[in-house]
Amino acid sequence: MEIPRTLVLTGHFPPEPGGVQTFTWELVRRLPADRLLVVAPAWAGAAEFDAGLPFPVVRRRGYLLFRGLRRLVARHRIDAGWITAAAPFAMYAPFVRAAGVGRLVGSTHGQELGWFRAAPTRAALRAAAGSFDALTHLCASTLPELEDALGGRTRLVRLAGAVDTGRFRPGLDGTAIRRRHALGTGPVVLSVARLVRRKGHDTLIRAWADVVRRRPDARLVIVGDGPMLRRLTELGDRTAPGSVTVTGPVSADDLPLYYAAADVFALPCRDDRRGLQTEGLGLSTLEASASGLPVVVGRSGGSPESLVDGRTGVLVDASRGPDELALALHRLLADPGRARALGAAGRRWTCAEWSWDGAADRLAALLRGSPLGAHDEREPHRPGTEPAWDSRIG
Ligand SMILES: Nc1nc2c(ncn2[C@@H]2O[C@H](COP(=O)(O)OP(=O)(O)O[C@H]3O[C@H](CO)[C@@H](O)[C@H](O)[C@@H]3O)[C@@H](O)[C@H]2O)c(=O)[nH]1
Repeated sequence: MEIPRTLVLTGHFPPEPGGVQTFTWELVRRLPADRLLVVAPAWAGAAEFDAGLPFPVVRRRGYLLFRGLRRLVARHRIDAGWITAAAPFAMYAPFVRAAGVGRLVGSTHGQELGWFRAAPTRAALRAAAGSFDALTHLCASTLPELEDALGGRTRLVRLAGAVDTGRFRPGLDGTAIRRRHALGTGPVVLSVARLVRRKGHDTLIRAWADVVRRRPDARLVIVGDGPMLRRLTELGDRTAPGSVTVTGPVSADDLPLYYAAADVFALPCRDDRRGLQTEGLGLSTLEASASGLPVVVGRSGGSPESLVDGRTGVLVDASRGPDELALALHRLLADPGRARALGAAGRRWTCAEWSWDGAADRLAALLRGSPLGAHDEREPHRPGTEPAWDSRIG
């Protein structure tokens, strides 16, 4: 895979967990290491993490705009740039250009929709968009709004995340996780996400009070870190005492085992702050499907494209309260055969449709300025809609 010498400017990079971090990491590690320079924020444990990487990472404290950019670009003979999250880092695009970077690609993750829905940030993003050769987007369903907001200022190309189906797979042993959190032998519902409001964990815990009334042996496990950690822990203790575990952050090694310990995955995301916060796609939903779990997902932004409603899981509207979610969870727990069938279809679907290698090839082509081939930007790939897909999912 050929790429020009590329500067990756990112505000989201491991070991910090999160969706843009996963997206950036899974793509960067597939690009030719000798052509890369990554500029990322400082983070606890970053020095140990970076020491094992085959490409250099420059860590910066706070925001990434810095005086040495021009020098760095010259010293590493950088030809191309990738700004991994347009909100807010698109603002750097004119400076990156001015530092001598010839070709520039930026990626959007759903948050940009919120930026476009408010006048000041909309103007700022529109102004910066012209500095990119291409901006990437995640989903077919959110493309029209993005196109409209950008008004043709740059080319829009689909580049969605994917899932590592070797790391997340059925058949792993979740016993140690069940023991660690004293989950017993009943069904476990799992949620994995940064703990921010739009992920809908509060609605999940409220729904859980209803679920556990009918299934007292069921347990809810919420994995992740974020500003809602304490509130959710308290809400769980108050609403459904003894049946909700909020773990806080877990290690990358343990994460697949949490999926293995579970029977159902739930991410009842919803638009928040009057549409200023919206879901881009949902990588943890893909991880759950790859692990063979049925998924229950809330409708927000591109989230409907992270499952096949009725085939790999159930799409709910979590913005109207917990009832629809509680019913979907209850039905899955009451019918393990159906739950297993949805999970198995999810596994086949993610293996057939969601490949990081394919995404990395697309990114490499964008950085080179080569044609993209099969799926061009005006006809975005719509997972699950190809005629061939039905036979692959079985
Ligand atoms: N190891 C570990 N990983 C975690 C933890 N909590 C979350 N993660 C990981 O963090 C990622 C969460 O990604 P998303 O579910 O996609 O949500 P996001 O952080 O809001 O990401 C944003 O960008 C994504 C990439 O484009 C979008 O898919 C997503 O919708 C959203 O816009 C997943 O890979 C999940 O496994 C944790 O405690 N530990």
